[in-house]
Amino acid sequence: MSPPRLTGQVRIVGAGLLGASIGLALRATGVDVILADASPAQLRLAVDYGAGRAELPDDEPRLIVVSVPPDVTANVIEAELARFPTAVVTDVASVKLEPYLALVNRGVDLTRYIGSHPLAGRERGGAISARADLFLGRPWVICRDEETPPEALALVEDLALDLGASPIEMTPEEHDSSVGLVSHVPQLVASVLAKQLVHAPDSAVRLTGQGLRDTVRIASSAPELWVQILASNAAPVVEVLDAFAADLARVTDALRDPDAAGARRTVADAIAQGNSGVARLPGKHGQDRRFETIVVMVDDTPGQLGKLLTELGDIGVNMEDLRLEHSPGAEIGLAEIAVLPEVQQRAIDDLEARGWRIAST
Ligand SMILES: NC(=O)C1=CN([C@@H]2O[C@H](COP(=O)(O)OP(=O)(O)OC[C@H]3O[C@@H](n4cnc5c(N)ncnc54)[C@H](O)[C@@H]3O)[C@@H](O)[C@H]2O)C=CC1
Ligand SMILES: O=C(O)C(=O)Cc1ccc(O)cc1
Repeated sequence: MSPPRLTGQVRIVGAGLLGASIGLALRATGVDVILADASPAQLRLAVDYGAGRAELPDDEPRLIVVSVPPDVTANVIEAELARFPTAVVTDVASVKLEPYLALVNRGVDLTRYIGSHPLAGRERGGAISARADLFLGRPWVICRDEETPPEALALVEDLALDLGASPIEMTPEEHDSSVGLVSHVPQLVASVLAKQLVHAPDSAVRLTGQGLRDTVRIASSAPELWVQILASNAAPVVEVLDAFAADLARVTDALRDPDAAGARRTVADAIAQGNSGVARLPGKHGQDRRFETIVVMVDDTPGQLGKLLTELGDIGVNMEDLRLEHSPGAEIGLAEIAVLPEVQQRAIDDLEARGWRIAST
């Protein structure tokens, strides 16, 4: 690993999921992390988790990371710029234009402010869900403007790089229309699809396979945060939703009379165009580029999964992630194991030599 770029003090305001995750990752590189939160209980929890320490009167942070909900982001940025007149201030809010314009309209000097947004998160907020590895391999958008001093920009880039993320420069407008498509509309689509399950009979829900699970994972997200994100980025979200609704209406109409001329072509085109869209996602199968996967068949008998994990340890393979696919009543489960690309082939060879059946890679 390359040596950390950021040194000294970093102050994080908002010690929830994002703030505590950034704190945990920076603490691991030796940074003196100062945490602040409007909720004393959240602050205590984040400190207990090792994400940083509470503030002291003579703290002099070089960099301040505002990680509070979108609706209070502009207020907190303004207050931090005023309270620490030499620090660079960034924020991680999921929308970039609205807080920026609010600050511009108030006449705040934004020379030391650079908006940013790591494209990394989890369904549940709070310090309790924080993870130091949340940002590994993820894009981290940075919205500088012409007035941004290079050394201020460098501090925010160093933050992203030290956390294992990839900094990407964009304007706030470019950012908001991009995340409307890749983050905000997917959240709504997942939520609305999952809503169809609410009154579905148990007998139907019991048949759920991996497809539905993959499609609705983010439907567990918190309404409090998402209502703010969606309302703050309404125009770009509506543009994507209109296109989505029109496509959905076309397929729905075709299926009202599947034997009508052209109907099957319409359905086939929708599926084929989806193939083309998903092929554009970065990484294999649109998944994380950092890891390769090995799918191992696991007999549905007690202790088999434990045995597999122990044997992975015995052959010296570190498991980066684990996903289980198992349908009720099936005699076989599938353990999808993520490993570093350089150990994938050896892991397959050694597991096969020990009698494990590899379903796919
Ligand atoms: N949850 C996610 O997956 C992602 C969230 N974000 C952005 O990160 C920001 C924080 O989100 P989360 O960490 O998920 O939320 P969270 O709810 O886990 O944490 C927010 C924290 O801010 C504190 N807070 C609220 N108002 C405050 C104020 N005025 N001063 C000080 N502290 C205050 C809360 O007590 C809470 O501890 C949001 O702007 C969100 O859009 C960005 C990427 C992913
Ligand atoms: O869980 C996922 O895949 C996400 O996309 C999480 C997420 C939520 C909000 C953001 O602003 C950024 C990322």
